[in-house]
Amino acid sequence: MEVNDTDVRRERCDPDRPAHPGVFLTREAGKSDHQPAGLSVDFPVSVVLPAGGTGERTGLRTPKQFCSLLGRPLISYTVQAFERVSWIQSVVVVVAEENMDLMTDVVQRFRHTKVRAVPGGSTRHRSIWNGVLALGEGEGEGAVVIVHDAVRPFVDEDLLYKIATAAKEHGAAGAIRPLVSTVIATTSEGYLDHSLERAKYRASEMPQGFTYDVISRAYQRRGSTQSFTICPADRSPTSGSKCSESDFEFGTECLHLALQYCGTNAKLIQGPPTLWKVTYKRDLAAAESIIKDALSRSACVITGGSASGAALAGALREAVGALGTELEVVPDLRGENARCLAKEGNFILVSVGPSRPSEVEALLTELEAANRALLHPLVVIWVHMSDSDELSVSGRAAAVMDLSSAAKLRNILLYGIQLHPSKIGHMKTKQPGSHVWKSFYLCVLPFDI
Ligand SMILES: Nc1ccn([C@@H]2O[C@H](COP(=O)(O)OP(=O)(O)OP(=O)(O)O)[C@@H](O)[C@H]2O)c(=O)n1
Ligand SMILES: O=P(O)(O)OC[C@@H](O)[C@@H](O)[C@@H](O)CO
Repeated sequence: MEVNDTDVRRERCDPDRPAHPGVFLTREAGKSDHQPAGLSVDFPVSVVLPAGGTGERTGLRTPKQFCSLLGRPLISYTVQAFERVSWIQSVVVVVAEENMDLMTDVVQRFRHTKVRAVPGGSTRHRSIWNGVLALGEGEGEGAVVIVHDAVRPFVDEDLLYKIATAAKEHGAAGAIRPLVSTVIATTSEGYLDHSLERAKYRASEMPQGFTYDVISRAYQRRGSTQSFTICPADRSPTSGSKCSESDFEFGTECLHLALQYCGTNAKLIQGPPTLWKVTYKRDLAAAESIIKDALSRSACVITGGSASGAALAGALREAVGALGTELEVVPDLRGENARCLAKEGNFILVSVGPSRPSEVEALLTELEAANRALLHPLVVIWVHMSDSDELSVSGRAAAVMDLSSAAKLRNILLYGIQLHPSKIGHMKTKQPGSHVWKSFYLCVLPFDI
């Protein structure tokens, strides 16, 4: 029972207009809300995120890196994945000239702290090279440079750590995944020439890591008499570069450049299945679904200390447990229970007896103060347990409608359910698997929030 959508920008990449980078946020998105994995490195690490493409294969006019997922552009999720890693010092995003303002808007709106944008080139290699040049000797010397496609938002700290430390040791490192389809070679007439033995090959993914020395030499001889110049869209770097025009124009593999021009054999590290790249329109929907799923893996049930609230929470925990969702049950958010405000996850507020919309308003205010609906909408389900349908009395309607407005302003999706206490028992008989967050599969009297 989805009572209403907030007007948080939920539009897809509407071909008729560029994706808006989402609602204004009230807190530093760059501050990590992520429990650090306790990893650290003893060398500087910078990141280059190539984001200068047009995303032609999506068929959309808005480049896929700026398409909105749950009200936020795809690139912001990728930037956040790197910002939350404490041992990464800086992130250079390489975007097309015409998107520099949009990227600046994303950085401001989502308050990314470690990132700066530089102009891209006409090909991916040219963009990456511009990003490496932007690091310069200052950030580069002795550093490891991680290169990661901006349209691969699901990258975790553990893999970044493995790639960075392997690159430091070997000069280059790259993430790989098993091939799903067999690779075949075709004749010029379009017939099968031969197929490759799939077990001997792997898909080259991202992130990749290089010592600054290797990646800068791979793209261009270091110490050349010519000063390094930003690689304009239509020209490869100054003469003396080791990369051929063909490399810059048609190449897709940085690890190859390291081997070809620096004799550096990259260390290959198998990464998780989440490394995939958003390439087609369907990938945007898949990415949003994955983000949504990750956001609904946990919730806090606030029972108000009532016995029926605790009974409901118990039944819910049993039901959603089968969905792999964890519930934490607290009577309120006072004292040490206040820590629930900082934890990832949604909220279920249980009210018993005469309805008190003020309780909901108080929770919305606390969630805003805790900056919870920052980088994605937060779900709050208000379950009003009453043996009367008093909520439908018009006198309540105005208060309830005010709640809806208050929630929208805070990027919170507010759902309301009125539940007759006698229905709690039904929960145990129903097969879990329904979409609990949208409509409890109870016999409930939903009211419109
Ligand atoms: N001139 C380019 C081309 C691509 N990229 C970036 O390289 C990454 C991987 O490239 P790809 O998936 O091919 O992106 P696009 O080139 O935008 O996609 P398409 O080929 O469908 O146009 C993307 O983050 C893309 O923005 C870039 O920085 N500069
Ligand atoms: O080829 P595209 O430009 O679509 O995408 C780039 C990928 O090829 C690249 O990210 C990996 O193969 C690793 O090099």
